[in-house]
Amino acid sequence: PNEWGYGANNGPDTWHEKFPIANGPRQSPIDIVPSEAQYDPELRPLTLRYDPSVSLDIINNGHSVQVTFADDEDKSTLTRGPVTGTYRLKQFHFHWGSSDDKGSEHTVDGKLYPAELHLVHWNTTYPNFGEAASKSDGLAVVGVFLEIGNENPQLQKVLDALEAIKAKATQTTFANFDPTLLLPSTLDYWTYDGSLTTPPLLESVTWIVCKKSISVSPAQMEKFRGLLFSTEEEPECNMVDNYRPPQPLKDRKVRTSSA
Ligand SMILES: CCN[C@H]1CN(CCOCC)S(=O)(=O)c2sc(S(N)(=O)=O)cc21
Ligand SMILES: [Zn+2]
Repeated sequence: PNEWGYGANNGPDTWHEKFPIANGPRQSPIDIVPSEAQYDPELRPLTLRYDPSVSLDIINNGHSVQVTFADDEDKSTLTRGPVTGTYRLKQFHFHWGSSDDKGSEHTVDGKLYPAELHLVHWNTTYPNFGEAASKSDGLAVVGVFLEIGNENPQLQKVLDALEAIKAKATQTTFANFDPTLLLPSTLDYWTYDGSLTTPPLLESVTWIVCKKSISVSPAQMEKFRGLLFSTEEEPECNMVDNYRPPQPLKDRKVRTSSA
């Protein structure tokens, strides 16, 4: 069947056919315009407390590379920031381009970054991830831009695992990884109400986009591009440009944690 993807025949402009919410009121990503973001003094600092012991495995799911975490206890959590309550880390993954001039999903004043990291958390008010994913306050995703610069040694640990998961539907264990090491030095952020940026495009995400980026070297970007959208049985198709472009802001405001 016509599984969604990022190609000419199954890419973001076709997703509305099976997922009409693609044209909904709170879709992601968006273009962030810092000068129009509203400083909200009630926004608290973002508190991310991650425990490396709950990292499980690294997967090529045919859309991105994803590191999954055991989420049966409050061991890796997101609290404060724009959310109330406790959100548990479920997985992190990336979006990137075929060249260094594109690849991020959110843009800042129209600027695209070569890649974007998403750390996906779910609201423990709900019994599990699947339940949370359909609630308006069910998910919180932290977005971090990757910018071309020095080699990033923490990112390299993820990239070193990629040769074992080159093809779609392959995975390998990935223990004792601390995603804290992938975070920028300060956690100032923009926040707005949005959605998953891939099908099912559920409008259940509180987006928290970090103002500071982390570095990635050109050689490291090439490692992401060595992954495949295709399975071991199919003709090779490089996993690149797995990003949805910015969507209409409609009736939303972007708030900022710092003036
Ligand atoms: C390839 C599928 N990507 C999905 C998979 N999940 C959704 C599963 O729906 C459960 C009913 S998810 O909640 O882990 C998730 S978060 C993001 S993003 N790019 O917006 O951070 C995409 C996705
Ligand atoms: Zn994502």
